[in-house]
Amino acid sequence: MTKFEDLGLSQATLEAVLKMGFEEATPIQSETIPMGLAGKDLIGQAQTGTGKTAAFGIPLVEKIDVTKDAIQGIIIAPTRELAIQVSEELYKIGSGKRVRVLSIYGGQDISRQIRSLKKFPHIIVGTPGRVLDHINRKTMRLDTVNTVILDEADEMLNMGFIEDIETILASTPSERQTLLFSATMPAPIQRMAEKFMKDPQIVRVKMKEMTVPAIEQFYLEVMEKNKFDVLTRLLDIQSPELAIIFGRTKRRVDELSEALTLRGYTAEGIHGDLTQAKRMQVLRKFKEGTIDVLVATDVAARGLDISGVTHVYNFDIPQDPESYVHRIGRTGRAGKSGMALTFITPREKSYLSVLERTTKRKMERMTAPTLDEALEGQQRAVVDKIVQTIEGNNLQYYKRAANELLEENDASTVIAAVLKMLTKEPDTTPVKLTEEAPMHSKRDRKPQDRDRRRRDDNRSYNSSRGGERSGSGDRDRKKAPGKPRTGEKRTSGKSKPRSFNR
Ligand SMILES: Nc1ncnc2c1ncn2[C@@H]1O[C@H](COP(=O)(O)OP(=O)(O)OP(=O)(O)O)[C@@H](O)[C@H]1O
Ligand SMILES: [Mg+2]
Repeated sequence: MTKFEDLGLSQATLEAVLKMGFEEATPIQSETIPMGLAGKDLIGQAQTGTGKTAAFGIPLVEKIDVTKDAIQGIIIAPTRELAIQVSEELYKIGSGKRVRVLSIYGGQDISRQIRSLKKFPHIIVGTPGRVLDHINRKTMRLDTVNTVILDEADEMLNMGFIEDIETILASTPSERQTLLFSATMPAPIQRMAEKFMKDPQIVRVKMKEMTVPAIEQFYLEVMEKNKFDVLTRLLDIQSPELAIIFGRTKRRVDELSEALTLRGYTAEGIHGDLTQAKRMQVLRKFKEGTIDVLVATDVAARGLDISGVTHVYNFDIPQDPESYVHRIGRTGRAGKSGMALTFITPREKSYLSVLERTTKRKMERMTAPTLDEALEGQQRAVVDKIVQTIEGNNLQYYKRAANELLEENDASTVIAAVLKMLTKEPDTTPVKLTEEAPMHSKRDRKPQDRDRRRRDDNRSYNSSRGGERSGSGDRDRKKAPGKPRTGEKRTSGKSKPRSFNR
């Protein structure tokens, strides 16, 4: 293990990094930081949640000359939320040196961005569309840039983004340093990437599997029409602290989050058709734990670092293995454990081996829980809560009523009644969920189809693997009958130690 002290950092940056709570460098950091500092071009591939942001962020910050009022580094990321997150991390790393970091992304007032650009940021973190916009408007010049970083590089060099990236790169000096990072790097994309780079070093942290071992991976065979009931039972049994549920399309995400809310879960959806303000609000609520289920398209698949995500559910199978790796990588980060579960309909079964071949990891089969098991899971969560309340030892106001109840009933009857009242019993509130067609393998899809679906970037960045076929026309559709039942809010089991019941 390498200590940050041994990486030759400036005192200011070293202190900033230690202040972030980082003690030892992760493997990708200890390998790439020295190369980055030496000015080498490099492609860094390491598993999700292993600290790639600081792996490129630290050398970038170190290279900034804060006495110069000029943009010296630019980081491009595929989604707005990721651009914001990366800029926040860069700000922290650069706080010792007082590096100025600015994020620019679609959906944010452009004139405000123009004003901020006039304050001489040193580092820009942006989404491709908006960066290009500023280049075209001549409100941002990149001719003083000496470092370009593509986070989620394989995604950035994919069809939906490649033209924008080429244009952005062309507006930076050719003697720049170029750094590419991702957890996935398919060979054809890597070959293409090398064209933009000078003698790139390829750093792949030695790993047998593409996914981190800390993520337990399961699949569950389920008919399309049974997915929702199985999902709610799983949520009841597993009581995730925070869960992300990935759906294929925007309509799917809207319907799923509405259906979950109707059944008493605190869930909200995020996808590219929402306003930026709404996207940020939903994400904030999820981070705070105001909602504990985030339903998302692939817009949330890459890079997002939200601590406390214990479960990822692929309600719809991801459209390619890379997306699988990134989606499940929202859990099991920075040494924590996590669990990922993928629903597979009978006609999608052959896809399983494609996933397993890519990740070099077997997924374990899980069977759908029965209603009884779900009820038992809910009851267990209530029991845990009662035990915690007992431990809290703050019950004096309730003792008198308790004793009165016990005078007329035996203790187990009283407790059973309390359990029944607190336990969420099977809910059959009707919900509306339009069936999705099974996923076709990549080979079946027409290339022009993929291209069209991907080419929408942050202007309204939809799911990367596109899909989001339903489009925005669905937003006005009628709500399913019934009202959210606030009284039935699910017991979350939040403060109990993390355990992964299957
Ligand atoms: N050396 C370190 N010690 C402790 N924590 C770290 C260290 N480096 C990074 N982290 C933390 O680990 C988490 C994951 O880091 P990061 O988001 O950079 O991962 P990543 O490799 O970019 O993942 P992804 O592939 O999903 O984008 C963050 O919360 C980050 O602050
Ligand atoms: Mg990352």
